[in-house]
Amino acid sequence: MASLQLDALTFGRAGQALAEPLDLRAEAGEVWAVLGENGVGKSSLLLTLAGLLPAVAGRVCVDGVDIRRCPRKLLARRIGLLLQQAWLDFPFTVTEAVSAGRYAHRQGWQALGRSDTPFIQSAIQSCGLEALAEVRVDRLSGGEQRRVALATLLAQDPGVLLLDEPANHLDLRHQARLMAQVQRLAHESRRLVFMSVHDINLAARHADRVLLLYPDGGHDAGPASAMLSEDRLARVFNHPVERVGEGARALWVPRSASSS
Ligand SMILES: Nc1ncnc2c1ncn2[C@@H]1O[C@H](COP(=O)(O)OP(=O)(O)OP(=O)(O)O)[C@@H](O)[C@H]1O
Repeated sequence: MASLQLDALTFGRAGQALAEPLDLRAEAGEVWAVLGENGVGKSSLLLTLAGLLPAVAGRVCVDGVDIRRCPRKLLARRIGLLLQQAWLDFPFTVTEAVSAGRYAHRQGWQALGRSDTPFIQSAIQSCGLEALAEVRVDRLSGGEQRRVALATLLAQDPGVLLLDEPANHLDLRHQARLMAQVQRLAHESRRLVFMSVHDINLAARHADRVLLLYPDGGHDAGPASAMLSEDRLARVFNHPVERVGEGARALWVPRSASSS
């Protein structure tokens, strides 16, 4: 079962901590949302969890194994990252680009086999890319490229999916589709989804648990219902935030600057 464990993890850039040490355990079946203002370190945290940025201190374990001790190929089967910006400027077709996700499951550059096809087709279908399957990725729009990057991650089929602003560039229909996919991955396929989002409403509707990164380096983590409060969110965004409406129809909105 997929799991992520952060033991006194200090993440940062060039050896400089961006936040206080984090202790956290996230399990298969959960959707996590990370909320924080621009520059607080959400992308840096996700890169550190993926083993692409060295931790300043502490450690990250995936499925109980320290990621520094996990061979890259094995790590790619356990953990996958959707980067915030993924410019696809090479002359591959959508199907070829999505197929690249399967190399995590091959030795070296061993050719893909028949067993890879269902993963590739299902990923293309989940992201609504059937009509674009033979189109070159460098001729796609920003949102279409984003869906190709997501499909590549789905074809990779890791236990832990790290998604950096997954809804960026997506129109309303594809956002709704993506979030339904996120729910299915966690709740039906028992994956762990850990995503950074700017939209509090996406976190409120789709996350089971929330990590709040405060501008002063502090943090809070726990069930979404407990983490999403006006006080906490005002501290996160350094701006007053209000919950409007009740139950499933409630919406989080920023208070206008003049009333703050
Ligand atoms: N490649 C880099 N080299 C050095 N510092 C960087 C680099 N990328 C980001 N930073 C710095 O690290 C800090 C955290 O950036 P990061 O991108 O992790 O924040 P974020 O919370 O994801 O921001 P945003 O919401 O704007 O995407 C910022 O101060 C940023 O300037």
